[in-house]
Amino acid sequence: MKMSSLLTAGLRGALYSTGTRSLSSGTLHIKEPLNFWCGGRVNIKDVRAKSEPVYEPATGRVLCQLQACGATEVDAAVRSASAAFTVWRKLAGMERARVMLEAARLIEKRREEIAEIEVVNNGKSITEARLDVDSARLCIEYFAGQATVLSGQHVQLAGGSFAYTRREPLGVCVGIGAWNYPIQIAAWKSAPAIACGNSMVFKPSPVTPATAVLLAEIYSQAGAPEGLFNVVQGGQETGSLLCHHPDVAKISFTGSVPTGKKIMEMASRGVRPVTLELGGKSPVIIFEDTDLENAVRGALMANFLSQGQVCSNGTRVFVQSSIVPHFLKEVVRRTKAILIGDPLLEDTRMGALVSKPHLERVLGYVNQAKKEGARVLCGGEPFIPTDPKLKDGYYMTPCVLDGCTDDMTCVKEEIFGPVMSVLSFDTEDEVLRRANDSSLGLAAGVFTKDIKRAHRVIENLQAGSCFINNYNITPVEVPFGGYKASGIGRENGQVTIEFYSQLKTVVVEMGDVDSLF
Ligand SMILES: NC(=O)c1ccc[n+]([C@@H]2O[C@H](COP(=O)([O-])OP(=O)(O)OC[C@H]3O[C@@H](n4cnc5c(N)ncnc54)[C@H](O)[C@@H]3O)[C@@H](O)[C@H]2O)c1
Ligand SMILES: C[N+](C)(C)CCCC=O
Repeated sequence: MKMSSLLTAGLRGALYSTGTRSLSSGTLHIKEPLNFWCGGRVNIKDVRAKSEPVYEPATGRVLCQLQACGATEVDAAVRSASAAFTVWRKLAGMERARVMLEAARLIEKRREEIAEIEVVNNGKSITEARLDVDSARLCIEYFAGQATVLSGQHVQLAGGSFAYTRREPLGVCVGIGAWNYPIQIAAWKSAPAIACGNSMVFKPSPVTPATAVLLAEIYSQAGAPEGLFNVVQGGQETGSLLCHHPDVAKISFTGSVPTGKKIMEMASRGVRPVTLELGGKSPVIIFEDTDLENAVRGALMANFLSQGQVCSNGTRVFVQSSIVPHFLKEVVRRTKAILIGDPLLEDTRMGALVSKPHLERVLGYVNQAKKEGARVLCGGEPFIPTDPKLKDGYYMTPCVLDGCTDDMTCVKEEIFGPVMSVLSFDTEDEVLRRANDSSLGLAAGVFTKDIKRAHRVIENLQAGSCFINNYNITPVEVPFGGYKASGIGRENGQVTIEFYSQLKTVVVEMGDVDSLF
């Protein structure tokens, strides 16, 4: 199926039947297949295939039933990607870039509808979803540029001989995504992969399957060969089939640490490289000399984007003791003012968490924090919006916890919800030691006006993605990724080319073979 049918009746039926371009919560029914290979959407024919409901977090309504791809479908998708690879790898970087830039243009054109579908399936606010679509587009534009400058080296050797290196693609790459940034993750993985001449089979989270297929259709309409970017739906079993497939050259994974470990194990059997973008429990350190207003804004950005479901969130907020009361007053005032509700409304700043079990898990962490002695300064309760159609949605009030100590569960474990733990500290050495006391190391932030201290503290923090006087800013031009158990490899930035390509060295003899035998 080609782009003319992109978002046709099934997927869009309910939303665009009125002729307007805006969806409202509670109206979308997804009927079209969400798998994509050989250049079109694919229905699973196996009636025995397992099916699971997919929900709209804002209303708790079932959006569709998702059938998991089995071995036959995974194999078909990998074969489709292998066929595309043979064509795509031969193109000049400029030719690949042209397709990618056209894909970026199509994303821009359809920004609103992609963002709306993301909101319906994920629960985040439309304002944030638009930014995610922008990030997907920018990433594809950025790596289109990188495709044009991929190059090797020339090395002069003795006697006029020389060697050169070729930067070559790996082959069929597998992308496996988490549910918190579905379209952004699909783009952050596919853009560097295809820029380098690879093809990809992508598996979104079964919780948020709706938008990856739109990206597949967009690449296809932009002129990519059939099979360049394929989508298979399913959960753990489908993911595991992909990781074990003999024709897969690389696995790029975004998700939790426990799953990341399994991915690495599976990849190791075929000696295949992995990119792992995993969880975090990142520190934000606020010194007393900071511009407090700015630090408060930073702490909110570090904790409440996407209902707190962000890998890089700075959920351990260390505040120097002299400014704790003032900081708490401001942070609580602003947290209470966050407008929670229908994620498709423009004014909403916090939508619904991704699923009911996840909401319960996050609320469980708040209860546990209370039992362990933390004080709830605001939030941490289920929230029911006044609009009756939202009454079964997965909402909660954003929470600020005070009186936290380093040994509390809320300070040690990734909660992945809108829960900020505030800890006080006295000295720089002390806060560095405590901030680094984690097996994770995805991100970290420092707020201070002292420029020397800012750089000194950053140098000593064990984290891959650091911020000074801001937080959660991830321009596609700069690498993103973690230290320690938060991951391996990077996404975005020039360095990512190295994670999606391999170097071939060619030694060229200009004289005769000088044989020892
Ligand atoms: N570092 C980053 O860039 C980043 C970004 C977003 C999310 N995350 C992390 O993701 C986690 C939340 O996402 P989640 O709950 O979807 O994670 P998850 O690990 O449960 O699932 C992630 C993906 O892996 C698949 N999967 C699960 N078991 C598998 C297996 N055995 N083999 C192959 N695939 C398998 C899932 O179906 C899903 O597509 C959080 O820990 C968060 O910090 C990290
Ligand atoms: C763009 N953010 C908000 C930094 C999210 C990066 C991806 C992590 O979940």
